[in-house]
Amino acid sequence: MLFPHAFPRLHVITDTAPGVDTVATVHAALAAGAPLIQVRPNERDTDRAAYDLALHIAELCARYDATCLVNDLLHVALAVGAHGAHVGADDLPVDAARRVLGPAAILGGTCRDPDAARAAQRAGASYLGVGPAHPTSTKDGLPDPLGVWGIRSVAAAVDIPVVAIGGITPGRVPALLAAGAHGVAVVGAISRAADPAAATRDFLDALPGDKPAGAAR
Ligand SMILES: Cc1ncc(COP(=O)(O)OP(=O)(O)O)c(N)n1
Ligand SMILES: Cc1nc(C(=O)O)sc1CCOP(=O)(O)O
Ligand SMILES: [Mg+2]
Repeated sequence: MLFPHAFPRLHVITDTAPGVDTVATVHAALAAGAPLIQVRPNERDTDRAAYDLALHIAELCARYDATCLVNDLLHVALAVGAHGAHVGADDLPVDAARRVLGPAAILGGTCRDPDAARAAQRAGASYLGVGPAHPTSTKDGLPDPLGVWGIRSVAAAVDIPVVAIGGITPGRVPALLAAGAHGVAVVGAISRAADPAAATRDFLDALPGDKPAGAAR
């Protein structure tokens, strides 16, 4: 599928934590103008459960003219007609993922240092997810936060967009953009906000160019 927009700066990642209404949160973020949703199924989900979630969210994204990516599960990304996928160290390598998805798909790769970033760019990544920028409790087992300096060192090493992830809040966005990040990926600051739509708008206000994609079709 062809990439429909200029590359989005706000990546809203689904949250399957207990107590979160995953689809309702995504819907609120889309209605508030989120330009991209990354479906990140729970690692314990069956393929069928991951497919059902991704299909539902891909359909919502289509209604809002938003980009839909699927984390890790390339077969699910293809099966639901997503625009692309995101892979990291425990997933298929970027070059293999590119062969699976084809040349037109959006493909993100997680990188934490400049050498890995250059390698992912050479291997066919469309963008890089770089983190954790700041401390986060959303994902276990991460290395120490890179900080703004770490984001800057990766962004300086590549030509493709760098999307900072990990502990991102609207107040942290300006320093990350100044460090060369193209955008940010967010879980908790939107999904666990009292008002996910208002939180989405706060991020969009902090990011240049990511204007609301428009009302639902
Ligand atoms: C935009 C973005 N950046 C990084 C990640 C993390 O991917 P990965 O390292 O494969 O970890 P999991 O998300 O699969 O647990 C991401 N998903 N998105
Ligand atoms: C899924 C994920 N990957 C990360 C990485 O650094 O690779 S940080 C992260 C979780 C981000 O969640 P929050 O916005 O709630 O901090
Ligand atoms: Mg992964």
